[in-house]
Amino acid sequence: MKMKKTLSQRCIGYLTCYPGYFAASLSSALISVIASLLGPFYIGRSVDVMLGPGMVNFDSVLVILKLLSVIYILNSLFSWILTYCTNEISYRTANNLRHQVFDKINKLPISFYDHNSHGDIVSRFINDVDTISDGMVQGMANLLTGIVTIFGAIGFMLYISFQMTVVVIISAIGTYFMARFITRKTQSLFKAQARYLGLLNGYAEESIAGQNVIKAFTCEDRSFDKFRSLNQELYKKGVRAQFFGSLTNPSTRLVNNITYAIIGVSGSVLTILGQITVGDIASFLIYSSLFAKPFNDITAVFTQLQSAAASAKRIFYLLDLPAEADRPESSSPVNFKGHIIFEHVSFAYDQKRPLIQDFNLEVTPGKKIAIAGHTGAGKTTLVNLLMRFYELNEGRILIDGRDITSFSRSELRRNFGMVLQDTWLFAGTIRENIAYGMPDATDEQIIAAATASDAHSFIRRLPQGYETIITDAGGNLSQGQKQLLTIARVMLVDPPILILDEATSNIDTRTELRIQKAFLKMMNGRTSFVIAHRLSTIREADEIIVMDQGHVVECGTHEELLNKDGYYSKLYNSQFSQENLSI
Ligand SMILES: Nc1ncnc2c1ncn2[C@@H]1O[C@H](COP(=O)(O)OP(=O)(O)OP(=O)(O)O)[C@@H](O)[C@H]1O
Repeated sequence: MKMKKTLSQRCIGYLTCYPGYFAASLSSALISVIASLLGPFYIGRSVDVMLGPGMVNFDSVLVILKLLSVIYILNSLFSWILTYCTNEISYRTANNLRHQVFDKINKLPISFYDHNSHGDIVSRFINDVDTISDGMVQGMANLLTGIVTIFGAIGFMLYISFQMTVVVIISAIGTYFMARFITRKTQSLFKAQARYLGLLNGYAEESIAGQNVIKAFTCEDRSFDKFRSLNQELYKKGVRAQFFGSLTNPSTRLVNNITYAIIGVSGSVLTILGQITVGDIASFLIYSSLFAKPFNDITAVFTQLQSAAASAKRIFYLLDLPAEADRPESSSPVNFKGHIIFEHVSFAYDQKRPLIQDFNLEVTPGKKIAIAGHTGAGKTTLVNLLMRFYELNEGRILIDGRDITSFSRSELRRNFGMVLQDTWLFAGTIRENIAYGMPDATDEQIIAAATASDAHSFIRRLPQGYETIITDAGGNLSQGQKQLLTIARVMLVDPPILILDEATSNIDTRTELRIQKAFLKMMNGRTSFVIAHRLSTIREADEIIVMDQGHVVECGTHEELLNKDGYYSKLYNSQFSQENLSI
């Protein structure tokens, strides 16, 4: 049975992903530490050969000086190699983690995004990854050199004086427990700090995206108050974490300084008794400081490691989420004709609140289906199910006689073209945005798609034409222009099935007519589902599905349904009778 790895095992696993750099870090750490430990020994010897006026052995001093030069050059050189290698590991680990997290984000089901704030996800793979790579790698390097220094220094100190070594070790144990007490306290505070950072990120992102709504409702003050309260919490948690974290160094230094004083006094006594030399005291003082330094560093590093551990937990949570299971792609391309059957389909986002129940529908290839209904009736949900953004609870959806779950999601989705109200354009040129679904499209194909969607004329008038850079998700284009571009994008891919969610607002009448024309042209000969907000679409549809609370309540052409004088007729009179009035 595969044992679950602990947090530290997983972190170490990332560090050892680069065996060359890892081995180089270990050996350079070892060499630089050994060099730093040899230095004080020879410093002590140099003191012993310079005992007073006229008592200086210059030959020995010269030899020792040469040795010390080599030792400290080696120390500096390998410290630099260590820093270089740990930086490499740090950046590569961050790169690797971001790669994995982004890959996972693309493989998570859409439902994940329903329950997690976007800002928090972003915070995980920007801030948390940085904290891990800095904290873990630098922390581990310090830990490593620290441990070697501690054991090496103990060896040299024991060689000089057993009694004084005992004093240093007792003081170190005291320092360790004191530091541990403080760092334990800070651990939970760092966790809370990371959590609030995520919340703040989420809120800031949400507020920036919704600036026009915030302003329209004059909610700037309320929005600011919420931001201030989250920011204040983050500040409090951060300050408390830093306060406790910052106690570690001064308190350990205090203990160390007391220890130096004891060494000074006891060393002098031992020298008078003839047990050690004056040079030994000099060496011992340096060793005790070398010995104490990693304790000071390690305690500071603990803080770094702990915040790295808190971030690692958040990252691993994301990485451990199960990816959406999928089938492998078929060997030959799948091209649908567009015959779609919903068979006893049931679905609920929340199992306690049933939504679509026993839904049945057959759509023959090339038919235009308008989906109408009050807000919340389940129109978008139907589309979500068709695209397999969510899985059915019961029943099945067949396309050309095959269950949609028998295709890989990409195979299925490649056969659909989707134009949503929420136009998604990315930072790049207009050409790149149109070619999103077919990156190797030729200029002719792109212009043909833009012409067919009636976008060509406005693109041509832009100073940079197809090379115009779209900034800020299309902030430099009108809503209608953005929609025409998304239609061109679908036109280029030329899929057999279409899903169109008509824009309800933000479009002037002329642009709307152009979009309508583009929609109609695109739907020609394709099985199309249109979430209808317009009278013209409703009239053009081969069949209108009227939904209410997840059920199809009526079905038929516009005339048939009006003649029935039922649900549709009421809906129509309240929503569609005034041309272009949106739902
Ligand atoms: N991701 C989701 N998680 C939970 N519930 C959801 C989710 N999306 C929609 N719902 C709920 O499912 C119901 C149907 O929503 P749906 O978006 O399908 O309605 P709609 O007919 O498309 O509405 P509209 O015309 O307003 O877009 C609503 O009650 C809605 O609150």
